[in-house]
Amino acid sequence: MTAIRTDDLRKSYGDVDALAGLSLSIESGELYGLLGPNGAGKTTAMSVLTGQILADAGEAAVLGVDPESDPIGVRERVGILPEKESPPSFLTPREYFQFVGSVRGMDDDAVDERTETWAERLSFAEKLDTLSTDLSRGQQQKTMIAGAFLHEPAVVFIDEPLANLDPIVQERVKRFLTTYREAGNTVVVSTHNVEVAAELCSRVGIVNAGELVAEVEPAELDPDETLLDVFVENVDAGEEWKGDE
Ligand SMILES: Nc1ncnc2c1ncn2[C@@H]1O[C@H](COP(=O)(O)OP(=O)(O)OP(=O)(O)O)[C@@H](O)[C@H]1O
Repeated sequence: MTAIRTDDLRKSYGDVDALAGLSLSIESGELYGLLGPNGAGKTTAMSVLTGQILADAGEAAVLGVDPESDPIGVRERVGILPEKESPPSFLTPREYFQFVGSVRGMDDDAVDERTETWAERLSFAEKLDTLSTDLSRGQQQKTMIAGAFLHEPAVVFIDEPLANLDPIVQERVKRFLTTYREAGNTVVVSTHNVEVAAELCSRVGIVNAGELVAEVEPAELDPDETLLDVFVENVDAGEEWKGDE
């Protein structure tokens, strides 16, 4: 079943074409990587798909729901981990999860149980009752990750999920994501990190200048080819910098 589809999606900011005809098709159960250079349009695509901004043209659907005509319907069905956001500074992680749980219609027992599971999974049980303003950047990131998955949505959009996490927790998040996808859920990961995309994703869409320029199944690459090779071949990095030579 197709979980996410975009067809010729376009979005401009003044004379910048953030999305210049992006067409994607992502099946249920994929851990799909959106890989692209800075400014490629990855965040814009995720924002359109999660009903946070409107496209200028083109079509999109998440689990069959159009994020333009029914943004609330989409947000009810998905989890979101935005790149730059932190949990509210005036809430503890436990209170943030209660807030997320109430918005997502979860019962209190389920919220309590998953709070404990996530605190153990990401090793931050001792911080559950600390105000978010007093958490480290990594502890805030752990809180945001847990918040995105708390209601176990069938589709989750995550932007640079491993940012600020130590290597042990990174491994746990990677293992969780793989298990989550194997259970039939769909995860879209936006990243610049080619190694993470190659290791984690079942399929990677390389986005450049608002368009899909290549799609790769990392497991199917020839032994003498890397995802970085495909990325470099398909992404125009502008004029070559020769100043440090
Ligand atoms: N609100 C905005 N106003 C003006 N320009 C914007 C706005 N949001 C994005 N852009 C521009 O649209 C283009 C795509 O931005 P976007 O954030 O989607 O890229 P990205 O692939 O997520 O980049 P990065 O990897 O650097 O986070 C960029 O050129 C950016 O400057």
